[in-house]
Amino acid sequence: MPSLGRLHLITDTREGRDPLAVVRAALTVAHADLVVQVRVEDSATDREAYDLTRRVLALCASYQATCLVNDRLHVALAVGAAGGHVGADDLPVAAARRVLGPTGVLGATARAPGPAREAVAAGASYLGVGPCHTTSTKTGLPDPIGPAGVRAVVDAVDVPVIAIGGVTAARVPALRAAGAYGVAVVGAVSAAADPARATAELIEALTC
Ligand SMILES: Cc1ncc(COP(=O)(O)OP(=O)(O)O)c(N)n1
Ligand SMILES: Cc1nc(C(=O)O)sc1CCOP(=O)(O)O
Ligand SMILES: [Mg+2]
Repeated sequence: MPSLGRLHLITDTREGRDPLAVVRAALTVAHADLVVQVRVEDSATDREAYDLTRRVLALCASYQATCLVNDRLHVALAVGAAGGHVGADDLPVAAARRVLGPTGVLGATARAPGPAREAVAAGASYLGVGPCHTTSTKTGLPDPIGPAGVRAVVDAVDVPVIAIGGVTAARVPALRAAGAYGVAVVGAVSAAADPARATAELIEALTC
């Protein structure tokens, strides 16, 4: 399996957003270092998810970047994406691994060491760990775990930990110091006035 990119851009498909323009801008800067996770609203149809993912995958292919699909693993398989990401409301990790097969990239959400160990034992290839900080992108999350919470998970597992939730370039150094392999962002790029520049700042922070 090729090494995992350190910057994960999760699409923002809420009303008024332009996810393809944001992905295009980020790819022009991050190239193969970028992982794009296609995340659609729960209300989106499978056809909408499929159409968006096909277009994102085509953009990613031009830069040898990795495309993953959130929740809907059948969409990932249908388009030929590299894999997917599951959390507590999705397929269990072991079932997701069976769906994706032994070589698919499989991310799992874990917020504490115990569930993190279980997810890895069940076949997760990386963990999304958070929320690290307060986020306005998703509601209903537990309190932020901060860099210390990330460190606790990093110390418990031997797969890459991707920190998520309120991540900005300024917050990357503390997360990296806590052992995070990389970060996942929505707002830091999608809500930026200049998504390409925001991507460059995140890449710079991740490579320092
Ligand atoms: C990298 C990464 N980490 C965590 C999540 C959250 O996944 P999940 O808990 O399944 O929540 P939804 O994104 O499905 O609302 C993620 N998507 N990516
Ligand atoms: C989709 C998602 N999952 C989270 C989790 O902690 O599981 S936080 C999050 C949203 C992250 O968006 P932003 O970078 O704008 O804070
Ligand atoms: Mg999910």
